[in-house]
Amino acid sequence: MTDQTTLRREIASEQRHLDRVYARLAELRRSAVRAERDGYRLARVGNFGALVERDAMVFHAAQRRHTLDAEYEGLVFGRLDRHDGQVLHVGRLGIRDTDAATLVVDWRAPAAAAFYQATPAQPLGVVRRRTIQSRGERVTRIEDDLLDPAAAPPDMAVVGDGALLATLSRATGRGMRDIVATIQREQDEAIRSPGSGVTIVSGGPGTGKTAVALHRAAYLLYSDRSRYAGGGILVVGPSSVFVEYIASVLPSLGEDTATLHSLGSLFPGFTATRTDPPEVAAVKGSLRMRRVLERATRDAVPDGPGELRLLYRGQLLRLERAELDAIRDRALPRGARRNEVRRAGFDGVLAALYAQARRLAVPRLPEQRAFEDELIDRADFRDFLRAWWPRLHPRHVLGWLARPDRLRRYAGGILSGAEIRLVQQAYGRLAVDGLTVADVALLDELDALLGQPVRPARPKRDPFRLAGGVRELSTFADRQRAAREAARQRPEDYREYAHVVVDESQDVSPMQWRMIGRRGRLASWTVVGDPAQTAWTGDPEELTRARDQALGRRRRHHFTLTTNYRNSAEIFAVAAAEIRRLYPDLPLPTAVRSTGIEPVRLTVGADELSTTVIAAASALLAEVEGTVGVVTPVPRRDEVAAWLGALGGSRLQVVTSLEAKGMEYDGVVLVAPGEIRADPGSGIRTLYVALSRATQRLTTVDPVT
Ligand SMILES: Nc1ncnc2c1ncn2[C@@H]1O[C@H](COP(=O)(O)OP(=O)(O)OP(=O)(O)O)[C@@H](O)[C@H]1O
Repeated sequence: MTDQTTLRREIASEQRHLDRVYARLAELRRSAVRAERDGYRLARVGNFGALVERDAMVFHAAQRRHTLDAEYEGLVFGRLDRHDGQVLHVGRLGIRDTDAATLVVDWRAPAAAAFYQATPAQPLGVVRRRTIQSRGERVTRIEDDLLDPAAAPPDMAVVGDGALLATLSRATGRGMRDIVATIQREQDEAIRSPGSGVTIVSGGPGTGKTAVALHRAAYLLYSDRSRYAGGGILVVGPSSVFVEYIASVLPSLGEDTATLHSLGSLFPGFTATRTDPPEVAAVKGSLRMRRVLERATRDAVPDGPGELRLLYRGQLLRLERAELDAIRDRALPRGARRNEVRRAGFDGVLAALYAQARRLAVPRLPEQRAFEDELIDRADFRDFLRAWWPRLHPRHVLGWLARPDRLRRYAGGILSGAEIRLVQQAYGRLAVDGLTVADVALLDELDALLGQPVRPARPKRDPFRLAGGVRELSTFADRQRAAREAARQRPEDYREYAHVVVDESQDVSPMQWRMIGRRGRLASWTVVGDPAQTAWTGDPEELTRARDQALGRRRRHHFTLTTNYRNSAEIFAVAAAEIRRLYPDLPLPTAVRSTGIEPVRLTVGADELSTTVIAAASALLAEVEGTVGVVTPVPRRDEVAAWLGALGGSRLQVVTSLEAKGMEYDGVVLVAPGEIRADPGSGIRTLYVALSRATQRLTTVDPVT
């Protein structure tokens, strides 16, 4: 226990430093605003040099002001006292005093690495590490770790009982929080791993894989901004619920240039949230689907014209279905993209018609070119071509799979009879239910197979048009700014990312790896996941192959995280017992925090399930400060959501066991765990995920059958 006088004295000393930092911050902000204003004034001078100078000035000043505002809260969070007496404060931003003395070191700078990496075993020259918490401009709490007692001067105070545990016991908000002040050594090593190649981070539930992946994105943007902000960083997560949950982390670190997507929203124009049962997802996600889709893209359009009949100069010209099919086949050699070789198909039809007209000795038959021009001018002929070989959108072709005869034809010899029946059932209500997450990867594959339909040209962005539609004859800087803005608003189908982060990678199917791979051909990667949490029930060898293909031959750096920061030890023990049924020898993380509160297990009659779930959720809302998640088997989600209505407002969320992936709540009510476990494919692994979502309280409610 630290004595209160020492604590007050230490807090007061940090407060003095914080006061200097915020005074300097205010000064920097004022000068940024001034620079922006002066920049605009410079423009009046009118010569080219002045304009360029103004541009640079205005742009940097505005950006600086934005950063200073974004990093205001919790600006300084750490302090290192080193052997040589040097003191370094670590924060969200690097700040220097007027005499260039360092007031704060940016957490991503090499000098700050010791804050995360020093341990008592390897103090790296650090005697005392201090974590500082503040609200607004006031220091609220400090926590010290004495890393090298032998080197500590006799008057060095050590206060608090550990920043990490203090942070972990705080309630969870609706979104994930940044962990910048308490990143642990093994996490820091993964965060700072080289920018090139593939960084693979594995570890059990709650070990901070997601937190590491996001902080790594922020680190990369800091270490090589032009590369990563220019090319862009893509972060892919499993579901839209999850993406919403993590969306605030990067902005809280002052980074808003990364693009976040769920697996269901990677294909432009569609956002799928519905999931297939695991056995269907296994078929739709299999690489064999590529061959099924390839066959589909070569087929005739359903309900398209079966033949062509054309009256030409009194003579009937005819092309039968077989001839039309043969023309299409010739125009579409293997590997060609149907939308891109339409012209070859049209030429084939024209050539066949001309040959026929000659055979039939049509009177006054002109040269072939003139004949073709004549036909092309005819509306009925153009209508035929459009109907016979339309520009196809992937959505059209995927729809063909909903026709049982077509599906059998495309999948015959590739999928088994049972698999075909599964897919057929799944697509039975495609028009009503819409796409599932697994379908989105199929759309993307079809897009690659079909080629881009020619899109209507977008009006070009006018670099002189400023926000609010004001057109100003402007300068290089305005254009620069417009260009940067354009980089931020990348086209929807942008595919040249400089870095791709894949979270919950254990659930990415082979077809989804292909989809993500297309967006990272030139990228370096961060891939995080936990195989023990996968819901994938398809071929594991195929999965490895698809993943290897997406990641290419880049060098791989492996990291394993071993501490569970999320669950109380009591809650994780229940989850661990579950996964041990399947993998008795699996190394599991250690949960660092104990609450002394055991999870509650309820078994009730089926008719009492709804009242029990409502009561359990209400109890948890009263017991925890933060969020409550009600996790259900997939088929029960809507029913349970209806029971709970608006209970808890934004503090309560109902999610399926699949949507729960990556999520975190202070309290969890798990509905019908037995039903989740009963799935023969991935039941236990999915239950393991569901049981490891809670930080404080867990109640399971099982109906007896
Ligand atoms: N160093 C840390 N300091 C404070 N909190 C941390 C730290 N590392 C992780 N956490 C917290 O632990 C929780 C779990 O982290 P995260 O969601 O990143 O784990 P995960 O490994 O992705 O879990 P899962 O595999 O179960 O999805 C989060 O609340 C995160 O903020």
